[in-house]
Amino acid sequence: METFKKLKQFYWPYKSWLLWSLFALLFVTGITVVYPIVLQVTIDKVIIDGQYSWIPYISAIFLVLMGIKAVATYFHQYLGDYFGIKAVYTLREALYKKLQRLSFRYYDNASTGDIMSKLTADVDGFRFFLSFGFSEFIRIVLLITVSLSVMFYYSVPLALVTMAAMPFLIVVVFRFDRRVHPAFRKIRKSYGKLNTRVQENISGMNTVKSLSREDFEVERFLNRSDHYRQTYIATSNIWAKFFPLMEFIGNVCVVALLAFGGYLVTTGELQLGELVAFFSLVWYILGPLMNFGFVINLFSQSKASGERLLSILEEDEDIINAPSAKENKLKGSVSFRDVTLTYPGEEERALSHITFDAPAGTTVGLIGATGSGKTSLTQVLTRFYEPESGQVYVDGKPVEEYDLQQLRRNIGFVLQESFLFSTTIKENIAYGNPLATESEIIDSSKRAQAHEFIMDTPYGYDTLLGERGMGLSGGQKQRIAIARAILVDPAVLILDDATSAVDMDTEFKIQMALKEVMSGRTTFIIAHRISSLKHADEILVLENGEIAERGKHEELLTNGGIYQRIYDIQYKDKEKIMKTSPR
Ligand SMILES: Nc1ncnc2c1ncn2[C@@H]1O[C@H](COP(=O)(O)OP(=O)(O)OP(=O)(O)O)[C@@H](O)[C@H]1O
Repeated sequence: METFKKLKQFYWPYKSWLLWSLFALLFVTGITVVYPIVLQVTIDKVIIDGQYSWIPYISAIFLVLMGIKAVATYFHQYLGDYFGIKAVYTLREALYKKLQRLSFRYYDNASTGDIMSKLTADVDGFRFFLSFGFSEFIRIVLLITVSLSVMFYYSVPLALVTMAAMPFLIVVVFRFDRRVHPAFRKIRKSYGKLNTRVQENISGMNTVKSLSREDFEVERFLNRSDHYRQTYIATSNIWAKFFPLMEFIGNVCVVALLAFGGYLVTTGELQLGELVAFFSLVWYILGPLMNFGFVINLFSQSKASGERLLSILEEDEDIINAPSAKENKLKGSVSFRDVTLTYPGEEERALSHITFDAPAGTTVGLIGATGSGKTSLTQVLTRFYEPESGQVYVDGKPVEEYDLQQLRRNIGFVLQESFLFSTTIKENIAYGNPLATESEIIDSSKRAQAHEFIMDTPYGYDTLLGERGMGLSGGQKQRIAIARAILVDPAVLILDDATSAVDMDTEFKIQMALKEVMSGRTTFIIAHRISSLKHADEILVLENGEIAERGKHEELLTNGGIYQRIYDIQYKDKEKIMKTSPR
């Protein structure tokens, strides 16, 4: 119940639809119980007592009731569905918004397939209970209560005999629920994992094909698929035993009814029509009781789904936004004071006591071995991760005091591989600045050296890109990303290995484009090649998360440290250098 209570804010505002649906249900159930009563009257009064003149009246009443029942069923069903779909619409929106707010710490451990199945299958599972399961539960309770009342009215002893089977049925239902709930949770989990497998396989299709691992991938998929199959079969096994058992108990009850009821008719304590009515009524109790298992099943499924949805909604937002007065444009001076970062769940520090100043408009070069902390340094600046100690300032103000969106809008990224969406080139360029005009988009593309090749594509700026920019070369994607950064016009620019994935000719074009975008901005160049950052105002050489050396290119070339060694490897006799050990 806790799960439903926590999710109440999403469905309770629409309760009036549910209440109207339940109101219609009252008519449906009431009229259903009239059937056996009509049967009893027809047998006892019309047939046995010979009151044939009643037939037209009984038929007319019956027809009217059926008409009302049809209309009531329509409203019950339609309004119930309306209630469910309205509720999960808000729920889906809240989940999606939360996913946009969650920090990288969450995504580091989450798998896309699992999130996808939460947003689709689990949301739908929850909706089904809201739309159908809950009112089915009410229908069952109503039907049992009304049927029992009619039974007690006809014959108290016979009603008591009928009820004798109920405790057994209830025990079976509850024992069943205890087993089936964990089983359904397993199914959902297994389904999420299956989704993850497919999603990762499709995203990594390049790697799979180039390493000829198709068979291995099929094998891995089959393992997951088999796990899903087995979990499903195990659950079906629990499920399949339920109905026969319930029906058996029900039939024992019917035999008792036949024996005792028949006896009461022969002694004259019960009329024949009443006994016949009892036979219908008893199935109005047994049928819903059996269905009770199905409703419990729905409830279990939706509870399991609800728990999974809550796991997103209740996820800690560790990066707290401080909505502040939005200053216009930032100038872009950056200062780090004694910044130390350890990623969640890691033991080693990614950054250790980093201190430096980058006045507005200057360029900082970051170089060092892989894993030395270059990217991490920029992650702290954008607040993708929070440092455990120390402070980062932009324009003299701690980064936590900025509105996150404002801070990040002022920091532009060009990554080694920038993500392109499967929309038009134009929309991709304007992604960070959707209000940009056509001429601004063209201007930024020209400055990014991208205009020419864009015009060569079939529909120019309106050409649709494939998923992740399929159909463009690495260098072309990169220049679109640069055009995107120019259009955002950030005060701080981060170029993370922006030219490492392209050939020399393209690198030259990209360097020209970058020069254009760097002017007047504080720029961080992360690079492995010295040629990319030798003009920086200050170069920070990182080693194991610490600044091992700092200075200008010329200064670092003569101090005999790491930078000089990298330079020598890249520009002098590589083999000779590699033979000597580093100092
Ligand atoms: N999201 C993360 N979660 C946990 N550890 C991380 C995460 N990102 C980076 N690390 C670890 O932090 C350290 C620094 O990584 P970082 O990406 O900053 O290095 P880098 O110098 O940019 O490397 P490269 O040149 O390969 O891009 C590495 O040991 C890395 O494994």
